[in-house]
Amino acid sequence: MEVRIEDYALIGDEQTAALVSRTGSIDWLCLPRFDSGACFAALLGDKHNGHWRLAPKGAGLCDRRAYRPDSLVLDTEWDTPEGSVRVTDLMPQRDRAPDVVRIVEGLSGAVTMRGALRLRFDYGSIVPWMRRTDGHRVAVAGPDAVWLRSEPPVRTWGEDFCTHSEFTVHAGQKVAFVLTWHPSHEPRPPLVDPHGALRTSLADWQEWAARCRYDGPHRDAVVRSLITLKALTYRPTGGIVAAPTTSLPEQLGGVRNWDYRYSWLRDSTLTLNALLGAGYLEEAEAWRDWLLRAVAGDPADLQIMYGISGERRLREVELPWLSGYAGASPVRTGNDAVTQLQLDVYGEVIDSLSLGLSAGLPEKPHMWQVQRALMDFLRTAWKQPDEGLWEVRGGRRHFVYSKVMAWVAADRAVRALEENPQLGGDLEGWRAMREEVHQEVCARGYDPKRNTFTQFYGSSELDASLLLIPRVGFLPPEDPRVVGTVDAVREELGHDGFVRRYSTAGPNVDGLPGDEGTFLVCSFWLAEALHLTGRTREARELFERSVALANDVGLLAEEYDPVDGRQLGNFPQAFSHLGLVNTALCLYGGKGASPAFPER
Ligand SMILES: OC[C@H]1O[C@H](O[C@H]2O[C@H](CO)[C@@H](O)[C@H](O)[C@H]2O)[C@H](O)[C@@H](O)[C@@H]1O
Repeated sequence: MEVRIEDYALIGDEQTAALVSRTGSIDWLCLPRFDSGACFAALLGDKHNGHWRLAPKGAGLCDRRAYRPDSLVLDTEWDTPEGSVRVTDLMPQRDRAPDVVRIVEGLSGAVTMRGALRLRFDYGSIVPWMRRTDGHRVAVAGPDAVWLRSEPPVRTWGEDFCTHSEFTVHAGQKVAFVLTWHPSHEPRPPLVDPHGALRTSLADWQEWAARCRYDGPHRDAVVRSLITLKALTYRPTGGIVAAPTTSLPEQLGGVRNWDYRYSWLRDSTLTLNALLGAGYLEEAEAWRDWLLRAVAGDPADLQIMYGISGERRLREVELPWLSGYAGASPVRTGNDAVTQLQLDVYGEVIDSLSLGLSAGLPEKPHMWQVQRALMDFLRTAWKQPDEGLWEVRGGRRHFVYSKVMAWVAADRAVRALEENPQLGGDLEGWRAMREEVHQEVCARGYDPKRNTFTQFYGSSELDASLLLIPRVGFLPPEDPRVVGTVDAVREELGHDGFVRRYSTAGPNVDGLPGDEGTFLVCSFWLAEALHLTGRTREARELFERSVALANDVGLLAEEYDPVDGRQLGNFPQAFSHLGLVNTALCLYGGKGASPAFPER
């Protein structure tokens, strides 16, 4: 049975995450961190690459599923001729070791359940040794050990390199499973009480969600997005992954399959803006501290992305034993975009540091030093062509959005220095740079015949990132060039109202074969741009249509294919969810919520 990307739901413990399908199967789980090898990789291959299914005997897709309100605790339910049953999935906050808790609960009648656990370490490639100790099943291979136990104990047997179980639950009866990972050279960590873990997890998530300051329309979707962004945060360091998956394809059967289990400065700064806008200062501060540690050193060495603890080497490799999601290969880990020059990142980082301060984050000793160093580098670097925010692999260009963001960097640095001259810096030099960038973009990045900014200097193509020009304050929304650009992007990159990030039909700017879907964050950007340019009714319509693309549990992948009506790309993706939050804040505000971007 083909499982669509939107058939998955997310559970996690803010150090790693798992995807659970509507068939009751966990098909993706990396242990112990987001970027570790997966022990369940059926998502990118088949069941022999590892999965853990718990479902009524002979059942297919569930009849319903939902998160418990304002939490990351998932309930999946089936109605069978014998009765109804629920499986509750969660990953409790980690004490020493990561656990997956699955509680089976009889709702009516007496339902026969089947369990199948295939552990395959190192991305579905290693079949571990299984043994039985103290009534628990233990799997060991190389550095990894995994324990499975149940309360009450259920009979399990091994067959076909799989741990099977079969048991019956009556109405009101519960059977809880706990799967625990630890380094194989260490003793087993203390046992987790599954029912206590459920209570604590629910209370923690609900307490966190209650702190959301947004109370406008679509609050549920906004809170679900914020919970998802929080779940993508690696709690020990504050690093934020762009998504918990690798290689979910941007085109079914295509090669645009990338590893997103790293912390991009762009995605993370925009996530920080969303968290700040909704009132989550603590998380924003944790990420800012991560940033200051990660970028320490020579600004010329600034990377556009890092590992979740600030690691710098993320070499891209292919995993040929995995056939890919629905056959989309290669499956990759690591990401060669790490070595790219993407000039927009400097503007995003400097902007988010200044936004953090105005939102009330305490100042840190090295913050201004970092910004000065970044500005010193950008003073000359902004003139170079780069790979741009879409991380093209077809060679460097003078991307207009990159230059606009270089202007943002200079603008925020100038403003900071004007307000606090004691900080020290080259005020006149930065002012001159800001002016020079502005003039150059308006002269070389704007096509007066078509009244639109363009993808790169001299290009006749467009780019959805141009929709951000009014948002970042490069030009006021009422400027005819801005209105012309918004209209042109809507016209040329629109598909059924949703927006592609750029055209793949013209010159091969991204250097990749094939096509892709509409890019969800770009549809949110268009909604914002329509609102800023005075078309609020259309903006709200588009926002509502975009929110409606979320799956039954409120999750969004990176892209949407309007032809097949399917989600595409890594899932769930921070970019899409932060787009939803920032656009809701922009369109509806909400009592107490601060704007995602301050007034310029
Ligand atoms: O499409 C080609 C590129 O796709 C990925 O980049 C995209 O995801 C990033 C993380 O969310 C985002 O920051 C970027 O703007 C997107 O284009 C991939 O990571 C790249 O390696 C690939 O070249």
